[in-house]
Amino acid sequence: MQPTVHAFEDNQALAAALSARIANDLRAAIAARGEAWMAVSGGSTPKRLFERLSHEALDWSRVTVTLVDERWVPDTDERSNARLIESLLLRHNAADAEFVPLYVEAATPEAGIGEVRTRISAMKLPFDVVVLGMGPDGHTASFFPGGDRLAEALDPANAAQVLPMRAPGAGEPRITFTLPVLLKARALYLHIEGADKRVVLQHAEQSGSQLPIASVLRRASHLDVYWCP
Ligand SMILES: O=C(O)[C@H](O)[C@@H](O)[C@H](O)[C@H](O)COP(=O)(O)O
Repeated sequence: MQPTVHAFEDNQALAAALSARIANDLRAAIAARGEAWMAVSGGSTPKRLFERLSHEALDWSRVTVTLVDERWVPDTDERSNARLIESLLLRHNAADAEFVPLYVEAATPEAGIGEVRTRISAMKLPFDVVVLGMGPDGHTASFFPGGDRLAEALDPANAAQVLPMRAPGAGEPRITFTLPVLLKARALYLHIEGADKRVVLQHAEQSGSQLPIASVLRRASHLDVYWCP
């Protein structure tokens, strides 16, 4: 599948366009089904997008937000993606949205995953919107090169919705939605910034690429890439 690439001159223009697009998706989901479900990525790239999105005018009380993946740290930790969402996205108009964290108080993701699965079973999937990010190593969500459960997480036949993941490049242990769940999203976006990430994506587009993001490119039925230098 050839993704549709939307290129912008800077991250302000990108955030404005992607925020407006996501807001439209959420409004359409609410109009069609009375509610909207969205999974977003953490990391450093989406900060401006979250700020922008938090001001979008829509009925946020009908929106549930969760994460594509989470670092296994409490939300008091600076590395917590939940902390990022709470401080930048769930504000202004979006303060009315519900948030479903992927971290629970347990020593490891393996110990906490039962409780996370219970939370997820209450979600009405497929997601209306999924926003992926990508690291310079070609990981997306917590599908890291060398991840201990990478094959399972990418396996189209795997029915698990979330999995723990450990990898040398991941920092702390992670929990991640699996690729089959993310690929079912009604709207699937990849948000990347910087010339280096554009080059990584171009490598992933070559046949035979082993980069985890290449699995998204090969198997997604639709993907919109939002990029700026
Ligand atoms: O928790 C995370 O780390 C993310 O969900 C991850 O998949 C992220 O999207 C990429 O690592 C890009 O991160 P940056 O935006 O910081 O480059």
